[in-house]
Amino acid sequence: MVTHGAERSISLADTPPRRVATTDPRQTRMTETTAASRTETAGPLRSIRPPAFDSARPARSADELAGAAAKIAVSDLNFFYGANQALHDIKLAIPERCVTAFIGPSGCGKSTFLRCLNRMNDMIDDARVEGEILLDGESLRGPRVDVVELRKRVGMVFQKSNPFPKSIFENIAYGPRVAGERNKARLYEIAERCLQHAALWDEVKDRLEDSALALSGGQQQRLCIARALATDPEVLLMDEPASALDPASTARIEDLIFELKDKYTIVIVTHNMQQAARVSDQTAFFFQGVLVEAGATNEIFTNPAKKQTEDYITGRFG
Ligand SMILES: Nc1ncnc2c1ncn2[C@@H]1O[C@H](COP(=O)(O)OP(=O)(O)OP(=O)(O)O)[C@@H](O)[C@H]1O
Repeated sequence: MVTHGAERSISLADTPPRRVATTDPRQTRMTETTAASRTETAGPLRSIRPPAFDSARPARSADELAGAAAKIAVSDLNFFYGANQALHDIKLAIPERCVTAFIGPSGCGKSTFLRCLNRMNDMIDDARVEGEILLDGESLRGPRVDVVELRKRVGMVFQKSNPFPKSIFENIAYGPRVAGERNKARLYEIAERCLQHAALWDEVKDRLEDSALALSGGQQQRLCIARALATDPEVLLMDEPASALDPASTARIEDLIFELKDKYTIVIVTHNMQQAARVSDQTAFFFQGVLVEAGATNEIFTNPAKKQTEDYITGRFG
């Protein structure tokens, strides 16, 4: 699929601060880097309400993140909508089989960055991207990269559930069928496996031929996750997957994210900082198109390196 690897070595010595992954394609372990400048270093947080870390769903520690392979490595990424630059010099590694959350105020570029990771922005007229994004050490941006194949490897779930106006079964079978799977029994096996992974099987197993549109909002979103799993992705991008859901459905999606991370690398955009604290291992804070800080979620929420991060997570702006 990905046809040419980047040869050059990339240094992340300056940003983002704290413990982050290097994006050297020859170096697959996450390593610690330190901010060159901390003129606005934040002190210990006294006023912040403790985030709802969930002891039943422990996040990976900074050491575990440091030891994880970088599934995606981004360096020197700039993104433009026409003349407007939406992302500035982004450098970030996304550790394999971990959950990375993108947080930041509205319009800071979280979704734009997420969409760069499976080239969804290619469809936008007048958009331009510079820099490097490596998936397993190989460029996503090479001219010979098969974008359809890439999006199979890097699947996406959107804010608003968008099931096809077809049966529950057909929603799951669609992707594998496009990929050439014609055997009905095999398609049913895939549907069962994906619906089980998405924690929806028990609720729909007796009505696979019913319309997907008859499901509740929360069920539809889990169906969309099951559909994304049907093409056997390695990475799952989720753009505010629970923002339209009630608290019970949100909790189910969060449980699901926790379960899926054993098998998939997950990147989630969320406005909900408590949600980022509950589900993610690594958090990246964006502000005005700049990646201000990234690191282990426990550290970002209790002892951020940058004052801007502290101000945001303590609710002083955003
Ligand atoms: N299709 C587009 N065409 C032109 N400009 C766009 C487009 N999509 C986003 N932008 C602009 O790019 C900037 C970043 O937007 P983006 O949606 O990535 O931010 P965000 O942090 O995800 O915001 P939100 O949290 O509100 O979803 C904003 O200034 C936005 O207006």
